[in-house]
Amino acid sequence: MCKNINTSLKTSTCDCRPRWRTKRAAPAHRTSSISGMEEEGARPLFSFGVIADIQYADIDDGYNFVCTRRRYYRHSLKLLRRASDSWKSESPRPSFVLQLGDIIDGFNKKHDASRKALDAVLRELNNDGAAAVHHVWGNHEFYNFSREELSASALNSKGVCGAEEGAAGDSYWYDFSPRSERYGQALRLLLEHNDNEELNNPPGLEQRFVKFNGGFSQDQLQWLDRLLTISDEKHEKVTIVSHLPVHPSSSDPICLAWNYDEVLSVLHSHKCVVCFMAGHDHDGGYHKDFYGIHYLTFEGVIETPPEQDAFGTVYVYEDKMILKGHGRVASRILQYL
Ligand SMILES: Nc1ccn([C@@H]2O[C@H](COP(=O)(O)OP(=O)(O)OC[C@H](O)CO)[C@@H](O)[C@H]2O)c(=O)n1
Repeated sequence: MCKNINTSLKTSTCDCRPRWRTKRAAPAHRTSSISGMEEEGARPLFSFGVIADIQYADIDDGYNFVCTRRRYYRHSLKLLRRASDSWKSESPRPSFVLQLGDIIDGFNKKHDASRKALDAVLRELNNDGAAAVHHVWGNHEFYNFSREELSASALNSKGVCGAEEGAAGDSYWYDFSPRSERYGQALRLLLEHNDNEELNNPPGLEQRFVKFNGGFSQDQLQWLDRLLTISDEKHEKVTIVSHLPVHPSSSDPICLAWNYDEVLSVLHSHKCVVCFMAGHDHDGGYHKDFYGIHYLTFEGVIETPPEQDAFGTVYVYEDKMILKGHGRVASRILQYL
């Protein structure tokens, strides 16, 4: 749902100067047990897989911009294979997989390898009859492809496993190509809050106003509000997926959507929302707010060492969801109010 503005790539070399403050030290709250899954006795209604920030590139390991985290560009494909194999081994298999954005890294563009890298990742995801995949577009999608290319690609999940046409179509309606009106709006907003020459350097207090983030337009917020109103009326339970996190307690401040507060206002005005899933912050995070909404930020594959994993399977029940995490992703019981 959430899209990021396009930006040019910097070089792969890292001079290790601290360019912005790094993230919080305290780990997110973790639920220590998923015993509810066994105690429940009932079978889940359905399950789905979740994976975030694969950022595959056929290049040697590197680092994030501020050189605080190693990035395992090539290994990310192997971690995806392990996730895919795990989902395939489950019985019953997950109904679908959520890919939360940044499926390939922006460095592919520099190496003219965007299409090849995407094909390699999709081969793993679609491996031998695996579950259908819903793709979210993150900032790295826009480093690699134009909006038109994305819409025409397999990353357009319109129609995947029963998605409603309108909803799926709307979810990709954002045009952040440099020439677009929306790009201009986004850039003006960014410049109002960030006066650094390098717009990926965060301003003092409002760290999220950097170029690799983005925001939700009024159109998108109204669209979300409309859909949630319908879900309220139908007494549905809604999980929203986005590349960018929206709750400050579920993410490093530098990774938050610019207007996260406006998104939270919409979520809080509806009783149907039970969960908000995001990626982008590779360290992950979790928070349950006063309204009982669970904000899950999934740990990124790209910064997960080769011997570890970073994916999950969510089992959906009438009264809760149970996340069975693998490797860096913690298992949690997500009880509805
Ligand atoms: N080695 C690198 C890595 C990145 N950059 C540039 O830095 C900007 C932001 O990095 P990006 O890779 O887009 O960030 P992610 O979306 O992967 O992660 C966001 C949070 O940091 C997660 O914690 C961008 O302009 C890159 O090109 C670089 O120059 N050198």
